[in-house]
Amino acid sequence: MNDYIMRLEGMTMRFGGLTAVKDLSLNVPKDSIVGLIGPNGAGKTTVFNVITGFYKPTSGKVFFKDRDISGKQPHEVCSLGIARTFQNIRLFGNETVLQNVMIACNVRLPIRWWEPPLLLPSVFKKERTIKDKAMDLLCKVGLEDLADEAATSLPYGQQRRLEIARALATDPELLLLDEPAAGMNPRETHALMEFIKNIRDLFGLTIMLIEHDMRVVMGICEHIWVLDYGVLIAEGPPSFIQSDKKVIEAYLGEEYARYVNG
Ligand SMILES: Nc1ncnc2c1ncn2[C@@H]1O[C@H](COP(=O)(O)OP(=O)(O)OP(=O)(O)O)[C@@H](O)[C@H]1O
Repeated sequence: MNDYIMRLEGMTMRFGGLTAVKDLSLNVPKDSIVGLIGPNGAGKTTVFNVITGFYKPTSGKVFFKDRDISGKQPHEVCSLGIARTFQNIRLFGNETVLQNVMIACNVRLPIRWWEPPLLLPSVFKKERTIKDKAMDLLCKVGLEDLADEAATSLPYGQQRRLEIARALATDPELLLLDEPAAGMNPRETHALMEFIKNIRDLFGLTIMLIEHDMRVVMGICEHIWVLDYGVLIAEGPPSFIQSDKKVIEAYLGEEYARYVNG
């Protein structure tokens, strides 16, 4: 196996007459934190939707650990080890913080519908294991004191953290974060950057994120791909991306370039 955990090979995604992503190829190194950036409508979330099986690519292939997973269903992709969060937080609103994580643990520790009515000791054991795993995850992400709170009563930054904890409960090797810093204040954003680096190290993950906040992208990503109208216009480390003329014109803007270059 090579050192790339995920690869896209000439991936194109069309919606009717609109080409949302065109002939995209990229290799994501294992254990890295990488970013996908570009203007609104550039095709970034579509890339995540293709990787996670929400969309079947019009053409091209998705490889995860050298296995072709193009067109697999979202639950299969999740079982294989790819988890994601969404641009708009999607928690189970009526459930507690702990229950939100416990539900996701079911991917690895399934309890069949017919098991609980039989009151089998094995079910209680499995439930205990799931609860312990969920609590352990909450401790690792610093939400253990809020375990019994309603998920949607949490402040915004902590809801995002819970969404990540829930994704981690599926034991992913690749975690896709769609605009994790959206709506956060500068203090929360700074904490989020440390958090993302910590969970990568703690869980031995590879993390790919879509983000408009350039402090986050340039601060933690080791490699960045830039899309514009579905086309890859640049890729490289942050230092290269922020001085690339095409990227400045299409996305970052002259003001950003002046700010970065002093
Ligand atoms: N299911 C769909 N059906 C039709 N068009 C779609 C669908 N999903 C995405 N698109 C279109 O594909 C293009 C890319 O959308 P996408 O959401 O991937 O962009 P994005 O880069 O994630 O944008 P943003 O930064 O605003 O989230 C847009 O023109 C969008 O309207």
